[in-house]
Amino acid sequence: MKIISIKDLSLKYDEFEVLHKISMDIEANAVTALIGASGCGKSSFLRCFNIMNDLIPNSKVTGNIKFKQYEIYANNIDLAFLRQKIGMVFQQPNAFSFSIYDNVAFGLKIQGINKKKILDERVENALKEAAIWDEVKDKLSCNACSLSGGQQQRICIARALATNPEILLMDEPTSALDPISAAKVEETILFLKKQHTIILVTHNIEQAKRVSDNLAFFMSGHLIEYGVSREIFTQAKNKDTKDYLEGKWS
Ligand SMILES: Nc1ncnc2c1ncn2[C@@H]1O[C@H](COP(=O)(O)OP(=O)(O)OP(=O)(O)O)[C@@H](O)[C@H]1O
Repeated sequence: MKIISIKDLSLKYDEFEVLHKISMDIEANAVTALIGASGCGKSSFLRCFNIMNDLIPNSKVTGNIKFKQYEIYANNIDLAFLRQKIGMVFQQPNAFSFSIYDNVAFGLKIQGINKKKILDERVENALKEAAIWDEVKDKLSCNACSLSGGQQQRICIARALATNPEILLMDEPTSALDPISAAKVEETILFLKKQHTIILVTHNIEQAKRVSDNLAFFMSGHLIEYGVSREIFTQAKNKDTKDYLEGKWS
């Protein structure tokens, strides 16, 4: 079942067009991996889903993205609502320098949820969902920045999950992590797709192979090939996709 539909989406930074008329649907409860060489527009594309490109001066989006019944680029979209429904995890674990508990409760408090019982419950659930509860349950008041990079990244995932988003945008979430921490985050991603839809930017072809259901290959801001990952990995239709997957260029 599709949860997002993208139609003729283009993005310009000043006069420079970074994305050219991208059209694709995103399947619910699946991991969609966005791959392609550095600078092809993957992160810019990801940022379109929660209107993060608006933070970049002189950026301009045309075309549209429909998330369920909501037109994301309609004038009356409520940004707070959108970002609660579409959460984001960044490349560098960006834990805040306060307690683990307060990191995870951050978005909930912004939403005005202040009752301790509700916060306790939501924080615990989010930490469990992000597969880090057992490691931190006895030290929730410790500073999140004292955790390892891999643990911090799962705290950031828990923080994104606490507001119960339907979509989780992940921009190279394991590229700053050691292989063991990266493997834990990958396991978490596979678990999370039962309840959430994940759009993942990755440079790691093997990671895309391990975790993604659908694969989108971008080149110079164009969507070159999109489909079921295992089909593209075994039999890409496009020669550039094939070459990229075979590591002929990166
Ligand atoms: N804030 C910005 N202002 C102007 N141009 C930008 C900005 N951010 C990115 N770009 C340009 O847009 C193009 C796409 O960048 P983007 O970061 O989306 O690519 P990417 O595929 O995610 O790259 P990487 O894999 O290296 O992260 C690049 O040419 C980049 O220089």
